[in-house]
Amino acid sequence: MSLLKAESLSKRFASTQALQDLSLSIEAGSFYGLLGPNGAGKSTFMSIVSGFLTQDSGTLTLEGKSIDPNNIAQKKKIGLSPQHIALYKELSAESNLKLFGRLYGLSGKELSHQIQYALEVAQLTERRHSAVKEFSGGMKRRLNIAAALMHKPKILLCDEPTVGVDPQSRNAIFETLLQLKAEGMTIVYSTHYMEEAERLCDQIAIIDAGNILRTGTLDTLLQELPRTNIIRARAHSLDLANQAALQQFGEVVQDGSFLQLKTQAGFKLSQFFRWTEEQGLDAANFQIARPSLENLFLHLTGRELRE
Ligand SMILES: Nc1ncnc2c1ncn2[C@@H]1O[C@H](COP(=O)(O)OP(=O)(O)OP(=O)(O)O)[C@@H](O)[C@H]1O
Repeated sequence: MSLLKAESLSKRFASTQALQDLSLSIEAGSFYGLLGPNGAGKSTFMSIVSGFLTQDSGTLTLEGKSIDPNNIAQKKKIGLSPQHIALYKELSAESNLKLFGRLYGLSGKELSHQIQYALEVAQLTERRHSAVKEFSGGMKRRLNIAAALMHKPKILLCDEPTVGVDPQSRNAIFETLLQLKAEGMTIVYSTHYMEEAERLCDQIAIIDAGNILRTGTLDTLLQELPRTNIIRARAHSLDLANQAALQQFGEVVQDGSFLQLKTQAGFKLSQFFRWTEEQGLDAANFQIARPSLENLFLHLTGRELRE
């Protein structure tokens, strides 16, 4: 069942068209990735869903009902962990969570219970009394996510939660989000890191210039790539004759200290490795690039995901 649905959503800021006829449908229980470069419109989309911005045109529904920023019961079903940390630095982790809980009308036992739950999710129970200003970037990020969970939303919007976070904290964030998904929460995750979309998301929407270019699972998206292989080798690992001979397999271009071979139709890896063996070349010198969402973005737009 579609939990959140956008149809032809558009939003303009002065001269910038942030969203242009954006349509997507997010199933309940999915981990939905919004993958796109800076400025693609990811935050604008999340701000509209959470009622901080209003679209110029288009419709947005949650559980089949039009999203209305004045509908409090509906608002409670949506949690936003914004890209910029939205916490009070001088206050402790616990006081921050209390504040967010109260904003959503929680009190008494329910509030205490949710604070405990959110601290556990953020893995910050031990540090509940420390001021946020003493926290590392990763700890702040985890608390920023936990604050969005205080009112037990059905859908969590996570806007680039790993920007400026060390690898260990990044893994802690991934584990937390995967655990929330296992508990049945629907997660919308925006990122410009294709590795994150590939690792976490069961559905991925590729977004660029305010529009969705493609949606699908990782496998279905990658099937769109032309069936060429990219083989790379350090130029100095091949003598000039062999560098020239590479061209029998496809187009060869220099990429820094590497030669990059883009194989032609009918190419067979077995034939290629037979040739390397005949020439006495070490097969370990050749890297075969696996197709990735980065390649797909380049294929669709002619641009790199991170420029
Ligand atoms: N309040 C605003 N006023 C003017 N322009 C804005 C505003 N908010 C966003 N924009 C512009 O709208 C476009 C989409 O921005 P948005 O923040 O939604 O992108 P994003 O995909 O989240 O990227 P980023 O990771 O850089 O935030 C960008 O060109 C941005 O500069």
